[in-house]
Amino acid sequence: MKFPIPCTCCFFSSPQKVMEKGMQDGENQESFRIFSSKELKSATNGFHSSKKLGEGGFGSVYKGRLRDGSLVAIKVLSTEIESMRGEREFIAELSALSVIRHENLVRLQGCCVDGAGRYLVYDYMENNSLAHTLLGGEQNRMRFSWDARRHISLGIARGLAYLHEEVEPHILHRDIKASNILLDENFTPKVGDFGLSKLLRDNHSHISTRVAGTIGYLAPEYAISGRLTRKSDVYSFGVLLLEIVSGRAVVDFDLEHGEHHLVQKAWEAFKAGNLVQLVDPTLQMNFPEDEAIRFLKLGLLCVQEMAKLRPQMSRAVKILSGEVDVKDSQISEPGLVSDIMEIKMGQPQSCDQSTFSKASTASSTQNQSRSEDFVMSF
Ligand SMILES: Nc1ncnc2c1ncn2[C@@H]1O[C@H](COP(=O)(O)OP(=O)(O)OP(=O)(O)O)[C@@H](O)[C@H]1O
Repeated sequence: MKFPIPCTCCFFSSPQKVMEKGMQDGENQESFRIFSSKELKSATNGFHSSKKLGEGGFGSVYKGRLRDGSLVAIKVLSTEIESMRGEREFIAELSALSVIRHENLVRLQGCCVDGAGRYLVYDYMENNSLAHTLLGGEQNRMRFSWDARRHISLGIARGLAYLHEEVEPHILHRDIKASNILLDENFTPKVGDFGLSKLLRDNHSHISTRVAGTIGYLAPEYAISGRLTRKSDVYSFGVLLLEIVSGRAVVDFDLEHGEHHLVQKAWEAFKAGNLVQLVDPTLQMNFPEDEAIRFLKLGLLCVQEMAKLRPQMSRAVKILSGEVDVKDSQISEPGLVSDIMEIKMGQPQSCDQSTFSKASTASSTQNQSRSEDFVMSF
């Protein structure tokens, strides 16, 4: 594996400002392309099944080769998405999203509108997603060294810190999970699907059945009240970090009873003063113990029940890079929503709070959450 030194990113002052500027001097039109459906069809052999990379909640993804020879991933949005924008609005919003560029974000190259059809064109990522290569089945799994895990964790944290703290107005991802972390040819992580949840789900309830499918990543205050803050993304990042260090999925029913839930397991190991037992055994002790424990403590810091106690992403970057340490006394009990198997769309208030592991403290979390930054900007 080859790891480039993560370079500094192109920081733009604000999507709107950049867009306005781009509109004036033609820059943005150059970087954001409107593709013809003919070009996308020819890039994918008519969206042939052999070109299909996978399927997600928004539709299917195909691998394509453009006329200039470059590879792209084309997301064919499901026509069932109710909140789909009209053509002009769709293009305008995606064009604004496309100026948000960072070494650790998947680049949106452009889009295509063809009648009711909507397509998104992204840079192609050679090494699929973390869900596939780190947590996937035997035939897809790759061996990740400690250096690779450090590189990936830091990259994801930097990408999120950029969305949360550098882009103005800031952007919440809303759906951080292993399948949304793609890996390029150098195993540099790229956060995918940012901005999409808001763009395509505005008219939906705050919790769709799709999000409920990845319940292990959901911050409790989001699951209960639907109130989103940057700290809900921080919670999901904490879960992801625990997965990266341990090499196991947040919920794994193949494991023995009592071992299913990674966050619970990490909390118990922390209380027993034995966090190191959580590190992926496939590393065969080839990792710096202090650093691995610091990463796991950061994971726990991020999944704390009290959202305001979770660190900002820029602080998470500092902890990961060793600039700042984590004291045991800073870590309080995690919030767990792993027992919820179903949250019904459009009925957030009626969901049975007794199903939450921390139900007794749920309302205090909600109240506390109200003082947080509920802003969604995209
Ligand atoms: N830019 C890309 N390069 C290479 N493969 C990609 C790219 N984007 C997506 N994929 C592949 O397509 C699959 C489906 O992606 P998609 O983003 O639609 O869904 P998901 O992230 O798996 O699920 P969800 O929609 O619930 O977030 C991914 O798991 C990945 O294997």
